[in-house]
Amino acid sequence: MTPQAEAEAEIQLNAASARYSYNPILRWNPQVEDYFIKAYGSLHFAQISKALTRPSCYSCIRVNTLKSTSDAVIEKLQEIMRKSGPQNDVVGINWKENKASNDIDLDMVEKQSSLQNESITKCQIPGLEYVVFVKGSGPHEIDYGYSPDKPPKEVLVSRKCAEAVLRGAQVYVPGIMACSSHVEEGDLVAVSVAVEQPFPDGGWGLGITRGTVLQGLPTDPYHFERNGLYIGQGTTMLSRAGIFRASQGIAVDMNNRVFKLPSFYDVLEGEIFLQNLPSIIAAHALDPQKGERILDMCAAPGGKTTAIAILMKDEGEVIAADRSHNKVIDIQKLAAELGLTCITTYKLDALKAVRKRNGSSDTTTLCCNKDNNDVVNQRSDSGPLGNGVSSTTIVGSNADTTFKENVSNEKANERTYTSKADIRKNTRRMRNGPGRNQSLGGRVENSKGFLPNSFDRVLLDAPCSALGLRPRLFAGEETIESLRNHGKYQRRMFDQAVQLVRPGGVLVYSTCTINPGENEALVRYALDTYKFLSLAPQHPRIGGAGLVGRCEFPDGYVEEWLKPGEEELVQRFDPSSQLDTIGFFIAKFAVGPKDNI
Ligand SMILES: C[S@@+](CC[C@H](N)C(=O)[O-])C[C@H]1O[C@@H](n2cnc3c(N)ncnc32)[C@H](O)[C@@H]1O
Repeated sequence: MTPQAEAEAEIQLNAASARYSYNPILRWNPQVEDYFIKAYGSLHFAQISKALTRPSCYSCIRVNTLKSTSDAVIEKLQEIMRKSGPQNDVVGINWKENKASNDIDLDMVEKQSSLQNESITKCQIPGLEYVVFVKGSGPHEIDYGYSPDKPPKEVLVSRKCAEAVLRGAQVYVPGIMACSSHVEEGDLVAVSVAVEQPFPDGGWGLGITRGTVLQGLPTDPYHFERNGLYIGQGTTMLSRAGIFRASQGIAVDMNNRVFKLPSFYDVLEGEIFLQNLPSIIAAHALDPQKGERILDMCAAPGGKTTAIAILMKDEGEVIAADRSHNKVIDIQKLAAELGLTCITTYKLDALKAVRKRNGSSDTTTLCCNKDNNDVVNQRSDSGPLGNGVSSTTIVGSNADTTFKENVSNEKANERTYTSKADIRKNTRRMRNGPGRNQSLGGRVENSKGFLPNSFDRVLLDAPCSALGLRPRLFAGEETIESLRNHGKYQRRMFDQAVQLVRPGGVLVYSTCTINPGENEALVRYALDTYKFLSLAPQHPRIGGAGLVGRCEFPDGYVEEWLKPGEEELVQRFDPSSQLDTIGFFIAKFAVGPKDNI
């Protein structure tokens, strides 16, 4: 080869190694990006953006202490690992490769570990000994077998599919968007992802038809955009024709991944639950006690509900509500799997969580299928309220919205009135089983809300923009307006939550977003609106400080965050910090006497 040919070959190889790599750049709406840069500074925000494109490099397992211990779980997982061998995917990890030189630094977690240098370690944070970490690794460099005259066979997957694959999933048929021609079952393919691109009209889009043939040439759709967006290599389980004919099933068995993370599918069911560390800490911060009455307002799928119930040793009452029927069923399944009996589930809109005081009982309706209107029973949950708080206690609140909320509750209650004939008909259905048009789903009770001051503690793990979840390959869908709308929705939910906690009780608010407008700004609203609330210290506190100050937007809107002295009372989990968690926020409020407001 001539020196010139050699130089050209080297250039090609360098270009190929940049192309066949994992080095994504997270795209944001420009105004949102400006806002976050104001909040964090450009360097810190760049670090956060980078961290969001990667999964956490360890899995966090919460042990069901009612059934097992951390030591027993560690022993069992190590046994599974020994039996499965280094290449086996029983817990979805190539264990021997954990010590790859480019492992993400887990110093913080490692230092707190009693089993230094092991893949499976017990958390040593006081009070969190029931948490076990399992280490993963990445990003790994993968040789996709590129040669200048023969590019590798390829599969292009959707962003959602790629994000799941980065968390340890396989590539399923519906996730595939395009594929090389002549792909046969058993072929080795390079897997890359199609991420939304800016459209000329200012929006974002994909503009690719499912089934497109990839040639491995610059003329392919998204050829250049996919530089640095290769997530691993796998073996096809179907031919190209099969992939686009089938409607379900695994299409590519991912056997060489950029991130190797353990998956615990079907492993130690009922004994363990895979949960992000900040979520475990949110349940812990609530500090639930045996025998208490606790409300989890937005509970599905039940991760924090079950953590709370276990901390209460399954003694007391945990009410888990969610507005989605099917998600309530998920909570029921999880509670049953973990063997928890103190959890009662309801379908309830958190915006209507406070029941108007027109009686001494919480009225609920029992519902048997997905359709909210299919009420089959109605019952009254009478009985004492937690801590002897009378149902006639006057609610003190200075928020206008509270009054409006109660009025709209009344209307909602009228709308859900069920006639005796309906009840008789539905009771018959219950006895005789579902008719042809009814699904065989679990039973979900509709709640019309709860009486003011009727809970010792309330968790509001609010629906949010989820901009802390990882891995994330695109963030352009959120605009300043949509972020503000999340904030408004959360404040309305908070207005309900605050009424339900008894004086002397506790209210924990959490989100999985990095957006200060849904975090610090909510705390500011809460403290300024409800003078009987104060920020309470949290245990354990391993997250960072909250943001102090304010943000002035170009449209004149001013968002107020924390005041000096408040920042150390909240926990802000930064995805770019050494803890390597999702982005998360926790504020804990002590509820003082409400009557002098
Ligand atoms: C962040 S997730 C909760 C996660 C849950 N706490 C856990 O740890 O498993 C937010 C939940 O709020 C629910 N949700 C959204 N709007 C709601 C509303 N108006 N009322 C009740 N639940 C709502 C969603 O269905 C979703 O399940």
